[in-house]
Amino acid sequence: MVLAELGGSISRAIQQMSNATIIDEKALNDCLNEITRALLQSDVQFKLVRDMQTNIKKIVNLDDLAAGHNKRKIIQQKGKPSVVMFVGLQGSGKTTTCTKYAYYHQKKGWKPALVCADTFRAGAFDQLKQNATKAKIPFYGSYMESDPVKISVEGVERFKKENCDLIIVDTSGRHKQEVALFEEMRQVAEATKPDLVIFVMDSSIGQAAFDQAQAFKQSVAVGAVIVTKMDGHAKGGGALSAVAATKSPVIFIGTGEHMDEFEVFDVKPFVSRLLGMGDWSGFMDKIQEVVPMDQQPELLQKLSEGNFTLRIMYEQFQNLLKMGPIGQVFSMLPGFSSELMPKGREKESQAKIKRYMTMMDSMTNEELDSSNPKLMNESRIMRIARGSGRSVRDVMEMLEEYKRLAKIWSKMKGLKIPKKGEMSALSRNMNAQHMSKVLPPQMLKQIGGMGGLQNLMKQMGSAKDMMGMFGGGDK
Ligand SMILES: Nc1nc2c(ncn2[C@@H]2O[C@H](COP(=O)(O)OP(=O)(O)OP(=O)(O)O)[C@@H](O)[C@H]2O)c(=O)[nH]1
Repeated sequence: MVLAELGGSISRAIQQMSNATIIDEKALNDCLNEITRALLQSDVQFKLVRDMQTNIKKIVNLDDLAAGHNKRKIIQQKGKPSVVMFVGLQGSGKTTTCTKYAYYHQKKGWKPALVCADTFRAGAFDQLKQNATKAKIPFYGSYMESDPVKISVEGVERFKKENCDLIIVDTSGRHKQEVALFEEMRQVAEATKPDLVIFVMDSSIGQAAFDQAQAFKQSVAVGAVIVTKMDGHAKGGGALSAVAATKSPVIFIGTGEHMDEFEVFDVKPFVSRLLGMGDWSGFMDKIQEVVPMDQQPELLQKLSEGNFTLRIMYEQFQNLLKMGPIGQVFSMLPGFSSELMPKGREKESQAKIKRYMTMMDSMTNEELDSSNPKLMNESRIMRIARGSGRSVRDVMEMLEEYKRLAKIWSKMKGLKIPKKGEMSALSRNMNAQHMSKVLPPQMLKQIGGMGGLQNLMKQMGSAKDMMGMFGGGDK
């Protein structure tokens, strides 16, 4: 089969599936079988074809996708220009995010363009223009025209003609109550027929996220979420609500005002942040490497009882110092990384740990094995300082560090001890279990309780796979 024929066969197979009303296992299999046949006829190695089939099935896990998710989108072929419409509340960071999204894809080889259909906020066009110019991305908008539908249609048409393959439409910001603006958004969607609608939300909106996201979803077919301002203090728990309300994955997060402060969403650090911990799942996998085999069950047992004693801290310091380039290992242990050991200052941190250990050497067994902070009274602190030749301030600092770590590690309480090979499943369950404790009850209820949360986590975990053409995928 010559190349052109092969291309035709593949396109036909995809087209056939795209025409199917429901994309289910059968539709996907039919399509894959068709492609397989064409590839084999073109003398493509059997193993290669088989691997491709397996990989595609792995990526397109139909069962794992949320009910309302548009499966077609993931399977869609690349090549035709895609229109992506951004919606979100005023000030959510929508305009900034549009440019970041365009810039990100431009670097991946796409040819993006920006259309400013925000005629509501004075200055919106100027802002977009400025950002777009900086990133050398073509833009379209008007100071005179007040009809956002007209502008968006003109913009999309123009960029289609100019062969742009990712046309991004920025719409006016709005509040839930503003019926007129919602109507406007619906009209813009109707006129531009976007392939994807992205809901942009500020990470700090918290519990209000569910209602807001739902209101947007009810007006337009939101297919993905981007959470902004993750560089701030907010933990971003509202993202869970937005995912639940829109049944769409979070695809990116905004981490600053600059163009490149934009990251593909990754569930692990997100969950860790939500819980105020280090990378738990990484930690669960790494604990086997960091902690000597014979100490592992005991350590996990103690942590599951919620007793993070000074002795545990001492033993972990000991393990870590034995490990060689400790920076890497350190970053895996919750709470041990950035604060105790800033990047690039490993030597100083190592010295600090040794100092802490010297002070702990002057402690009694009772002190080391207690998890009662009140035990450390003034006379004990003075004795430890004298015994180790350090100042009272040093001892206090070490105890503060212990308290900080104890607080973080106390979240391990109730942890089920993993059997061999259960690490990642455990970390997933543990995440859901612990998350259910830190989330406000109202939010948990909206998400669908513990079961809903577990599903969400699974869904969020596979968000990377689901991004396809509109996410982080290379072109
Ligand atoms: N720190 C931080 N600031 C951000 C981020 N994303 C956007 N911003 C800032 O948030 C503010 C609002 O962003 P805009 O992009 O103007 O918001 P908008 O949603 O388009 O506003 P409207 O057009 O009024 O709807 C700006 O000052 C941005 O620089 C982010 O990820 N981190």
